[in-house]
Amino acid sequence: MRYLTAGESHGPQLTLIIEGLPSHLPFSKEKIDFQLARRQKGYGRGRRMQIEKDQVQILSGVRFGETTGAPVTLVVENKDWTHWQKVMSTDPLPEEAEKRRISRPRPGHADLNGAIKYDHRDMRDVLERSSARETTMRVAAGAVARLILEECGIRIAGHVLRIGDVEAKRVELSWDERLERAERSPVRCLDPEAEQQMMSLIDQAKKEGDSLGGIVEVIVEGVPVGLGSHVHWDRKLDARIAQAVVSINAFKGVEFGIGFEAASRLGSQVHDEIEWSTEKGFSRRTNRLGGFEGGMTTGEPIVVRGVMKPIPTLYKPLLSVDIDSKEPFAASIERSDSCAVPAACVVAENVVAWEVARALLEKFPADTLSELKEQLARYRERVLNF
Ligand SMILES: Cc1cc2nc3c(=O)[nH]c(=O)nc-3n(C[C@H](O)[C@H](O)[C@H](O)COP(=O)(O)O)c2cc1C
Ligand SMILES: C=C(O[C@@H]1CC(C(=O)O)=C[C@@H](OP(=O)(O)O)[C@H]1O)C(=O)O
Repeated sequence: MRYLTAGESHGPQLTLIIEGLPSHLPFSKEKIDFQLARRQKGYGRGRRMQIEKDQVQILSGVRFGETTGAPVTLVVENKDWTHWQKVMSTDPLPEEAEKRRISRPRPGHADLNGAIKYDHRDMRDVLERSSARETTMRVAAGAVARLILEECGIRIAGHVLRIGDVEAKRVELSWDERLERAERSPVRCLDPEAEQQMMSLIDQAKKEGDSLGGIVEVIVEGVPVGLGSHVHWDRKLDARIAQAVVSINAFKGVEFGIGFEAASRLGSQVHDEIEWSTEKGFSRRTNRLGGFEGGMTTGEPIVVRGVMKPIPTLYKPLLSVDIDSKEPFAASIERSDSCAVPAACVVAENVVAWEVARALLEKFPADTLSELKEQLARYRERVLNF
């Protein structure tokens, strides 16, 4: 399974082509739109999210509510495009574009590196594609992957652990309570006390023209043992998930289970002891390693966290240099979010969903959904009797 996305932030639309989906997968536009709507929410986002109402149009690969096995094309309209048609024109250099040229790169964004690399004097040619608007289509791809996972009894949840210096307390909740509470929280946080503090912190940062980052956690339950492989570096599923998470705009790091804390603990306090019972087969007494050993799933839940740096665009801009005059200037200000950690949490859930579904289809190659489910059921049986 693979996909490509295309589209500029203020262009007419975003496009996604997915190839390699099994046929006869019940295809729900509602479920994809639901994930897109989740990504648009979150305390701390800017005005753009009030303009957009992300919904997919299905252009290929689906007929009468099911995949056919052909590539699936999905598009999402950028409603804001109507305000940007001249600036984003595909015609040769209209006057309007010159007036709106961006020549003062924002520290922390892709502006300067992209402009130098692709030789652009207008940094809009970089920011249009480096914008996290593109994560809309990665969420759409993940939402399609979730349709497969759901059929295979695999479920995913995410929540925000930290915004700035406010850390959520760990709370013991059932799966459904966790989903419900994260969904209800404006910052996708499970701890109500931290939630209030996070929101005040965002208000304060916004008032001061500053921005905030944070930490999100994604949990995947119901994965069979043995997705991914130890035999070659690019087949290790934890490594692929790490790439998927760090590829989300502004994500700077990733950890599994107890993560970086493993460095300061003794081995006896890190590795997960092995148990066996007739009902469960092999399992672990703990899940400190977050569901991975040797690049393969252990069958315990995958627990992965990602860290997001604060948003680079500041209404109180940092110092930059104008690329024309080479004089020092305040960086340019584009309309911006002040905190996008809750939205990024939804992106993280969905990029992880994609990688798990891809690994599932590598282990159980299938042209049809029933071929996939039959192989998985046989494998689960074999694992139980191992
Ligand atoms: C959901 C989401 C929304 C974002 N919104 C903004 C924004 O409004 N303004 C901004 O400057 N950066 C925003 N970012 C971060 C930039 O896209 C990101 O920092 C930039 O592409 C440079 O990439 P890097 O930070 O990974 O190096 C957002 C990121 C995500 C995931
Ligand atoms: C459009 C989205 O996020 C955008 C991501 C983004 C950036 O620089 O990454 C900058 C802002 O763009 P704009 O200036 O158009 O408001 C965000 O709104 C989105 O998430 O759908």
